[in-house]
Amino acid sequence: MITIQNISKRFGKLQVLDNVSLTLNGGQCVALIGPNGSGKTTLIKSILGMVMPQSGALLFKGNPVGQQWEYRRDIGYMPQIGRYPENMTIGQVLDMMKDIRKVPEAALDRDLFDVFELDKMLDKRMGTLSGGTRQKVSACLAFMFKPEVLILDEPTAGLDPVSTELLKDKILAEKNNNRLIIITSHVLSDLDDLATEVIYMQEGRPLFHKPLEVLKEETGTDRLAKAIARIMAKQGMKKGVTTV
Ligand SMILES: Nc1ncnc2c1ncn2[C@@H]1O[C@H](COP(=O)(O)OP(=O)(O)OP(=O)(O)O)[C@@H](O)[C@H]1O
Repeated sequence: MITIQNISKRFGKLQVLDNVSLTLNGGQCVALIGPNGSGKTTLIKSILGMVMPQSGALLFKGNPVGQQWEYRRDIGYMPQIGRYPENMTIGQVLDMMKDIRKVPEAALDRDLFDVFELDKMLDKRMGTLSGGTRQKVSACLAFMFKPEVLILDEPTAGLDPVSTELLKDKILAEKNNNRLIIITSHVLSDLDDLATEVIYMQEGRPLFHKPLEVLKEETGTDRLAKAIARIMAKQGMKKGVTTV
């Protein structure tokens, strides 16, 4: 569904994405992981057209996107930190988005709106919301228009454990609906139940892109965190670095 071909991005002298090529398909839940500053958010923003790479191409359903932005209607994005007009209420933000997208009420996905009980908070102003409630609004908006692709940047950050499980259930349901889901998270245990594929970014490149099952088999463990720790330890040994 999404093909990234040789994308490179520099900010000044800093090479943030270095000739990245990836293919991502419907029905996959892709865990995009890696250390701070390895280029995960920049990669996501390149897919969304929010960052313009210096070179490379992005194909959506086989078509190069070029300067055409229509494809973005098919992507739901949950940013790391959702920014909204602080004086607007939750209800006004949701209505504004519905107006812009012009999707009839009956065609909307209300699952997260219902399970997060946002109807009880419609009059609350965005500027007064807790971090977790802001995340719930962002999650609700990302799924509301039934996009074919969902890009979720640290979706569980700030969510309480019950809300985290509710969101994970929704992510799994949409994966089973043949959507493509891309998730970044530093909470690797959250990804264990969700991911079908793992992309590990390091210094602007995918160090590997593999099905989670293959990764677990190769490393002889059933937890993503342990698998990553084993790979990093091996890498450290190759470079002569001591790991603790
Ligand atoms: N607009 C920008 N201008 C200059 N540098 C930037 C910009 N956006 C990102 N960077 C730099 O690019 C590098 C990669 O950042 P990015 O946010 O993609 O990393 P990340 O892997 O998502 O990190 P994290 O895990 O901390 O969210 C960082 O060194 C960051 O400071």
